[in-house]
Amino acid sequence: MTNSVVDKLGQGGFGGVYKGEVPDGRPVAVKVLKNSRGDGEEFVNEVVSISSSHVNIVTLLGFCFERTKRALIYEYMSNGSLDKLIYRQTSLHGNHNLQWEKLYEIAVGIGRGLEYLHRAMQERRKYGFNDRCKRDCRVYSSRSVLQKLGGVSYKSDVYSYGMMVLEMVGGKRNIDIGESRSSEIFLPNCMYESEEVSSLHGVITDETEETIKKMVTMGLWCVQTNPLDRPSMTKVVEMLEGSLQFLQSPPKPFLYSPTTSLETNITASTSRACALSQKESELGCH
Ligand SMILES: Nc1ncnc2c1ncn2[C@@H]1O[C@H](COP(=O)(O)OP(=O)(O)OP(=O)(O)O)[C@@H](O)[C@H]1O
Repeated sequence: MTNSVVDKLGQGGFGGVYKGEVPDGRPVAVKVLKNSRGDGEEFVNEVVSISSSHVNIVTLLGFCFERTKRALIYEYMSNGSLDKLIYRQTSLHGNHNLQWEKLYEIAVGIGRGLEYLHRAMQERRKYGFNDRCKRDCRVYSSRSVLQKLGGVSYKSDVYSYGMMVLEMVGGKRNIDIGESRSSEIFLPNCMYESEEVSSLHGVITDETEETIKKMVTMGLWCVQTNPLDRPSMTKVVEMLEGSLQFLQSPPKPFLYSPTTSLETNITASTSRACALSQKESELGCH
């Protein structure tokens, strides 16, 4: 698979991720999948569905499939995980102009990557699979993949993406899994105490304020209770890249309005988003 596997880089929902090296010396990240059961059909489906080429998507270099041992080999991302960057600020004030611009750039990049993946999956579904795949990868017709393509997982992705952007704006996790690993909600209201938020005025430019408002408005659309109210990733990217004046306020339960003050909106909307998130996780919606 690789010459060697050295350090553990992290732990994801599907297994541990280790740093390794391929024969030409390139570092790689090896995701060793746990619970590798079944005949491998689903695994190969997943591999094919994630082997996309896009500037905002980490490149899958290969995979290992040997009975119950399964692993995915990705290009190594030396800057590490986004959470190290976005959760470190202790205050909104800490986000000066440059950081906000960078956060926005990152949000747009991830949005474009996800949009690309969703579009690629939809096109595969619409136009079927190319000849080579029809010949070599019959596993494509698996029902589980088609169910995934049905839309439910798209809207879950949109929810997760929106929550992530709200967390990027807030600089803290909306769900605190650090201590108890429970679904306890971390209410970030304290971050938006009026004193702290008012201190943003004069510190950020109007343009930056508009950027933040776009991220919050878009994020709140994404975490709507009803998945049908959530936008597609194509719409999400449009919302982020378009002008704030064309953004509509999310429907109830959010009373957010892009035209009212930033601090009022952030305070109100993040606590509602958190409450909603808790409700959704209790109901097992995501
Ligand atoms: N390509 C990579 N390069 C460097 N580090 C990586 C890479 N992929 C993952 N990691 C590290 O391993 C950790 C776990 O990644 P992983 O993708 O398994 O978890 P995840 O993002 O929670 O996704 P999931 O639960 O859906 O598998 C990441 O947080 C990151 O620190």
